[in-house]
Amino acid sequence: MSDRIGHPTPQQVLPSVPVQIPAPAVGVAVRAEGLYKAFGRKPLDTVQRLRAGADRSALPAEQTAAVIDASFEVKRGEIFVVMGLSGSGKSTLIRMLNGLLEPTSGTVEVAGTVITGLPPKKLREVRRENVSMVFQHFALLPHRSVIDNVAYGLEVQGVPLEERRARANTIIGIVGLDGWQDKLPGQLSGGMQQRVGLARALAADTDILLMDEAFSALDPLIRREMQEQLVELQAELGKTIIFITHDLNEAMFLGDRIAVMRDGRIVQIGTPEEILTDPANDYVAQFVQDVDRARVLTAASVMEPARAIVSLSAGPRAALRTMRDLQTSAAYVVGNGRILLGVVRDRDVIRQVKNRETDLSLVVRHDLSAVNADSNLSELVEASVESALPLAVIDERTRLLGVIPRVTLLAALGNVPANTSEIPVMIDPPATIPVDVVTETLLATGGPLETADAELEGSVR
Ligand SMILES: Nc1ncnc2c1ncn2[C@@H]1O[C@H](COP(=O)(O)OP(=O)(O)OP(=O)(O)O)[C@@H](O)[C@H]1O
Repeated sequence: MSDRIGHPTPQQVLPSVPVQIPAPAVGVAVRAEGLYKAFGRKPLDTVQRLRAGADRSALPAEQTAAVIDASFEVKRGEIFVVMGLSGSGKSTLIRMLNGLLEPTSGTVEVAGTVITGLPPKKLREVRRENVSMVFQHFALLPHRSVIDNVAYGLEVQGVPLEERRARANTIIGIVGLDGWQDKLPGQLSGGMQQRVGLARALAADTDILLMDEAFSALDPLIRREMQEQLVELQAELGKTIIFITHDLNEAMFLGDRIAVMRDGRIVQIGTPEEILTDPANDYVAQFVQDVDRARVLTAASVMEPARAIVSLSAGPRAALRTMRDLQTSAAYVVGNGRILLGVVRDRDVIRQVKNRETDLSLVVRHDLSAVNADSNLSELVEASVESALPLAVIDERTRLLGVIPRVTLLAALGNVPANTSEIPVMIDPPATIPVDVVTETLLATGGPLETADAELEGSVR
């Protein structure tokens, strides 16, 4: 989303996209170390064969390797998505993370406690205190009202009626189900039932939520709504979420980081942008080919260094020289600390130079489109179409970080390089005044013809 700059105050340059402040990463919520899970005959032998380099497909028919050598850490407060096709080992992995399955080899640590090999009672305790599950098919109790479903976990824990109802009510409000407390699950749509599932998990007040294909049974529109709500909830509540999905777009939208699984192995762990822009192998590259890039890539990931920048204090002559050297009709104007103030046009500046004016601020225009570094590409299309200049990318302090020419945006959306060897691509608006006219004007109005760079030194760079 973009903002028209009406006045040169920092607030008004700020785009309406909220600046997301990442939750501070404090510690590790879940750690998996060398996890293997083999089913069928001689599981230990299976692990040994795999360790010795055997391929999963080369194992005897009665030996199945569901998870092979999985190691990763999930940080507190992050959404960690495990993504892979059916049979890649996601469910087996998540079951080892919450202690429902004992690994054949390797260890799982939850909130600082190694749960592998823990006696069942102790394991239940760690789980109750730290981990809640949200399932694909909601798993609600059909004859209990919404509020009693949400409060069920608290009831099992022996929390008194008043208190558990109060807590359940608060959570029901958070997931947007106010007014539905007394309905039965069967009276609710699928999306609402999954909100109840989510509310039940949240009511348990554990730090870690495990969500196994939690939105896969929902209609596409509801599913997207739930994804958006989950991201909001996470930002609000700071939960650690481990989310399993076979849907890459869902993984890309939700995940702070994604583990991509194939045939039991984790083949890449990275942020959505890393996976999209730097796939670890051909498999991942093929996989991400059809991803909705507009929803994943951010302005910061595709922007280019701004070339046509002038410092307000450098004045009109420097601005004109910069535009002449770059053969552009406009330049961004920045103040101290690279704060974006607006844009100047060559016609206005050459008039100033002819009149020997020295205050560039008199011709700074504020009608440029500035976008937040965190904005998704989908939010930039409209602004880019409307803007004659490349979009300016700014941070939360309105510092100019870079620019996105329209061609760059289109190339990023289409996953093709922005530069071709044969066709030179013009990224700045072409000059409207011939170079020799500018040069003559600069000469006629006196002063040395040094490059603009020298004047910019220190104030911009
Ligand atoms: N209890 C079991 N006994 C034997 N093999 C199993 C068992 N559970 C899973 N497997 C096998 O392990 C492999 C991984 O299965 P898993 O269910 O973990 O994959 P998944 O990625 O979750 O797939 P899906 O999305 O279809 O659930 C598969 O080949 C599966 O057949």
